[in-house]
Amino acid sequence: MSKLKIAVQKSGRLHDDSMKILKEIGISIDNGKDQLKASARNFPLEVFYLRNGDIPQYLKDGVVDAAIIGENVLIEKGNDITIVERLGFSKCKVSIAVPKSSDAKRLKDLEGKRIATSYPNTVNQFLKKQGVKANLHIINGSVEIAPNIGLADGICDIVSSGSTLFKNGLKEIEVLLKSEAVLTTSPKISADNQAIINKIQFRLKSVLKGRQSKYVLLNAPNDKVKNIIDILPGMKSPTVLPLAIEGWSSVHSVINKGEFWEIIDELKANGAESILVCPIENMVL
Ligand SMILES: Nc1ncnc2c1ncn2[C@@H]1O[C@H](COP(=O)(O)OP(=O)(O)OP(=O)(O)O)[C@@H](O)[C@H]1O
Ligand SMILES: O=P(O)(O)OC[C@H]1O[C@H](OP(=O)(O)OP(=O)(O)O)[C@H](O)[C@@H]1O
Ligand SMILES: [Mg+2]
Repeated sequence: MSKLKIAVQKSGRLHDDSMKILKEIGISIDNGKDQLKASARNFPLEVFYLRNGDIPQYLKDGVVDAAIIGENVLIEKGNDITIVERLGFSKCKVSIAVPKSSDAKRLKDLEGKRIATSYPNTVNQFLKKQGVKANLHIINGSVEIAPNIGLADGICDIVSSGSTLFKNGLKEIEVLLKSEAVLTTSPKISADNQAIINKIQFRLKSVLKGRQSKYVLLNAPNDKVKNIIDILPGMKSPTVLPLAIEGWSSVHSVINKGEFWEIIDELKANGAESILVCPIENMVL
């Protein structure tokens, strides 16, 4: 039977959340952080622990069939690789930043200047698009220090909270792209392994949808139920069940996590009592 080879970052920002999401879709992998390879116990899957930056090449060569990888690295190194699913973690930006004292306000203002980065293809693509010529200094780490040591006039690197920029006296002037962890496949994936990826994708969708939603249960007097149903969207329509006490009902529904507090306030204002809100593990639509 065919086994899907999936690459996961060996250690770093993506590792823990990648392993967590595989676990949440019901795949048990013996902990293999110090190994290069581990097999799933209950799914036709082999995990290869690799460096994030090396994964696009392994995908291109068909050494692995799939990977969980930072989208920014894919943009930098893996143009013809398909994104199967965006996974919603390791969200960050790839941005241009300059010293706080600099007059530069956008990428165009770095014409003829030096930009330090670990993402030369990404920067070159944007320079070309905007018709700007700049000199790139490719460095592999601690990019934010480059302007302070006189190596560059600006940088292009990952920004998340912005605290690394702040600590180094830099300001963001242009966001080149937004990134998150993604599930990708090799252009050389076989039909059998594509069928395994389809199974994984189906499970991921249900976990990701569940993460975005909450299950709400509440009690309300029967004469308020109509108003409450109008507030609650539900998957098809809310469930209404009679309570043991005369004249009262229990209403159950699924709501979007983002709208959660507004909806709770509205429910209370419309007579809902004893509101319970529970997380949803999976949602199969
Ligand atoms: N500060 C951050 N906040 C959120 N996501 C980040 C942050 N830094 C990096 N990432 C995302 O996580 C990915 C992995 O980053 P990490 O720093 O762990 O490894 P790396 O230096 O790209 O990799 P490797 O050594 O594995 O080749 C990045 O490609 C990016 O998508
Ligand atoms: O905006 P912030 O929240 O400060 O995050 C941005 C920083 O995070 C990443 O570095 P990381 O901590 O992964 O270290 P690394 O350079 O060793 O990869 C990235 O290279 C930035 O330096
Ligand atoms: Mg890093």
